[in-house]
Amino acid sequence: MIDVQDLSFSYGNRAALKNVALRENEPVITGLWGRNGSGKTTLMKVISGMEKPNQGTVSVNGITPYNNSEAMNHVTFMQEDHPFSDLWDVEDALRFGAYFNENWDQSFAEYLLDVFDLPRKKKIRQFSKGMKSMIKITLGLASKAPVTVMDEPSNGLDASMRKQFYDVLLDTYEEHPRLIMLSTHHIEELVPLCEKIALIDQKTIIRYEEIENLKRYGVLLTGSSEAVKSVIGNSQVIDEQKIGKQLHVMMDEVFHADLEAKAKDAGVTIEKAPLQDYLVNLTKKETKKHEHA
Ligand SMILES: Nc1ncnc2c1ncn2[C@@H]1O[C@H](COP(=O)(O)OP(=O)(O)OP(=O)(O)O)[C@@H](O)[C@H]1O
Repeated sequence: MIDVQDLSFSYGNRAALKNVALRENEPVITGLWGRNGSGKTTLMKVISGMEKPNQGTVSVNGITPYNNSEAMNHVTFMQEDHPFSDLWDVEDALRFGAYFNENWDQSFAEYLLDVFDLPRKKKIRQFSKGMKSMIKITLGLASKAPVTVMDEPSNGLDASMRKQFYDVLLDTYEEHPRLIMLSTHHIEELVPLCEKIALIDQKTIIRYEEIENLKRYGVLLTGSSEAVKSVIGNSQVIDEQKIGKQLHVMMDEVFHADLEAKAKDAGVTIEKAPLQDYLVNLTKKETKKHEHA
């Protein structure tokens, strides 16, 4: 479905993506997660053919998407600041969706308008931020494109509308499995929706795997410096704080019984780190990641 290899992209002489590799051949809802400015939007633009890679290849259903009108039938991209015409109302946007997507599902689009309670005759430029997200979700999901890419789709949605979005997303995916990639800043949003996460950091994808697997990682240790270091061994430390004589670290390791026993023997407190803290530490700016010999 998507195959990105050795992709680099620059805005002028400023690199935004470097040596990105990402491959997915199965229908899945996948989350793209990374810090502000890490390259999420840029990667989505390149995958959907809006930008041309400086290096490497992008293939969507076997098609190179850049400057390729055929790609529209394979990939739909709903941008964060989607360029709706000032003149358009909701019905115009739906006509546009129907025109450009061969899998367009008009009755599903109408259903989503009702779910989101969107006024059909109001100009989209007069919509609130949340309403703009709802029309983008409607267009993205009703396109039924084999690859649907959504940049921060829940931006501006209140808690109840977010729940509506999650429900319709999961329902349509179950009925019509396809590759849906969405970016978000909220881990708590990724966990119930996405089977996989692509983590982007320092302009490249550093991990692409099942959320259930990522959840096994991240181990917190607290104790005397010496004892904690004895437990760490050769593992990678992704966060470290000294509080008085106590050392508090997060290791990039799977939490498992052997490690628990080792910590107990050394008099070190051991806990599983929450996924959010683990991901934040993996993608920290001034990195404290280093090896303990
Ligand atoms: N049109 C542009 N011209 C020049 N530089 C850009 C442009 N768009 C993005 N960039 C730069 O490219 C890098 C990646 O930006 P991008 O928008 O892809 O990140 P992001 O992960 O989507 O960020 P955020 O989470 O804040 O939305 C940033 O350094 C940004 O300043």
